[in-house]
Amino acid sequence: MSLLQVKGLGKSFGGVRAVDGIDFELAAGELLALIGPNGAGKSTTFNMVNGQLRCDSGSIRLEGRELVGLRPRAIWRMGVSRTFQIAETFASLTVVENVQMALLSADHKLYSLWRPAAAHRRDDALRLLAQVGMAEQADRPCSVLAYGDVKRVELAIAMANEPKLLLMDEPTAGMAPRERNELMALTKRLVVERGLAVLFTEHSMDVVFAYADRLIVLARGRLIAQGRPAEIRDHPKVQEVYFGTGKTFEKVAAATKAAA
Ligand SMILES: Nc1ncnc2c1ncn2[C@@H]1O[C@H](COP(=O)(O)OP(=O)(O)OP(=O)(O)O)[C@@H](O)[C@H]1O
Repeated sequence: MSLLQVKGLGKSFGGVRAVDGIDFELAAGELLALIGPNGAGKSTTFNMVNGQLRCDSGSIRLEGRELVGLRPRAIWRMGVSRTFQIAETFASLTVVENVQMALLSADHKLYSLWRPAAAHRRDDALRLLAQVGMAEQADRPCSVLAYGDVKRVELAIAMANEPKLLLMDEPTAGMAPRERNELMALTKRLVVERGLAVLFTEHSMDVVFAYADRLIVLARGRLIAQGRPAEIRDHPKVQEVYFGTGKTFEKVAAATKAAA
């Protein structure tokens, strides 16, 4: 059975059918890209999976358990974590303290304000930082880090509740090509080594084609195609949707074909 099963998922805003009855599945150890032109319904889908938005119809099951109707925090506790388009950390805290705050939260102790983060599970926080290559910078304040390193810390924070499913909203936005590849290679390693399932949205087609195991493609709220990168690259409906949008899909597809 797949880890995540989405069936008939729908959401309207006024007269706009933002997501129109989509079905997809995601297995443990799989990196699934959610792509589509602007306004296709990617963020709306994401926000429904982590409980920030309530769907109008359909179901979202994690290991067979229904997530629809649960609050974001309950969904997080069931093992669904998230990173954001613009990574944010507590700038005044050190790298390791940021991860310790996440561990406090995972341990239900965030509101024990008399318990300083610096005293909480430092070794575990350092282990999480080691996984993302940030252990050596553990005691630096987050405010002095390069953006690529902030993204790594964000990933360590997202791993603090030992998620089964990680949702990544445009993980490489605002990053230079080299940083992008490093972050995605790191993500791929977590997927392979920990059996993590990742669902990510991404505008950069080179990232999608290089790292996704599978893709789902939305256009105007409908799921128009799903499959392996090679299948999607040549899919006539996908070509049609991207044609003329100013995105680099055709160029990247041609380059990827030439390299194959
Ligand atoms: N809170 C909202 N209120 C009204 N309409 C919304 C709201 N959120 C999204 N929409 C509409 O729903 C549709 C899907 O939007 P969504 O943000 O999910 O697309 P997207 O694929 O994430 O786009 P982008 O790539 O630009 O981020 C769009 O037509 C959008 O204008």
